[in-house]
Amino acid sequence: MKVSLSFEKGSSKDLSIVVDALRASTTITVALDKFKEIYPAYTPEQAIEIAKEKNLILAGERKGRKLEGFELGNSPTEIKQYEASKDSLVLTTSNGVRIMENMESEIILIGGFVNAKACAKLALELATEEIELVMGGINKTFAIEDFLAAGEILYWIQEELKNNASEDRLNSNDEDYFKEESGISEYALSAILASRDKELADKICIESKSGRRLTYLGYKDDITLCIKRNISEKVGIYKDGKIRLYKPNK
Ligand SMILES: O=C(O)[C@H](CS(=O)(=O)O)OP(=O)(O)O
Ligand SMILES: [Mg+2]
Repeated sequence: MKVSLSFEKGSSKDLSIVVDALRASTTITVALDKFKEIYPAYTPEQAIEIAKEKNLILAGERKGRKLEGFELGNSPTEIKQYEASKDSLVLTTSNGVRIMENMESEIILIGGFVNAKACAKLALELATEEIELVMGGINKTFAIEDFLAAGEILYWIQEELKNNASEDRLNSNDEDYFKEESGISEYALSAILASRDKELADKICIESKSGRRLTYLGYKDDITLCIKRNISEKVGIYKDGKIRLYKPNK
């Protein structure tokens, strides 16, 4: 299994995981506790159109602020307290949802700190040859909180691979092994390393550009929720234009 990490644009045709810790991945994971389906929209105008056409709750932000005239912003804590009058939502966000537009992989999962282990396990279950984690970033530049959340998901992927790999495969030095495009990329390994000191990782997320902006806007509670590890077993899967909770075919 090839396991890679990318920023903003993915290339895997197999399975991708959208990683946007502050806050889109968390918002989507939390919202799927309350809503049956979430329609991603790539611009505010598109979100308004879809909401009207399909009679959905309208949610979205730009620069962290709830959009004018929208029912909800991109706040997982607000969504947790929201009394849903309809069973589906359309969501547009500056980074995490926006990057989904150009992803071509067969399967797209939504992952963050809150569902890292569940997302890792599901990715290994559903992928056939490649798992690519794609970080949302902020304003089209690298966002350290997404790197750390990707590291958390990749840690659980690595653990699962270790448990399944035979001993000799792990210690293999034969030429073919190095030639083969397999295993965890060194970029992905760096994210695992960076994410291992939880206290330091939390501090960095809070003090990140996104973290500082969200604190300024009064969303400190969102950050506290977004950096909780593995509080949900649920994973959103994007298919046929909407995100739903993954349910194994019974
Ligand atoms: O709404 C958010 O938290 C961010 C925008 S910002 O980082 O607060 O400016 O959008 P997301 O798409 O969740 O990264
Ligand atoms: Mg973000």
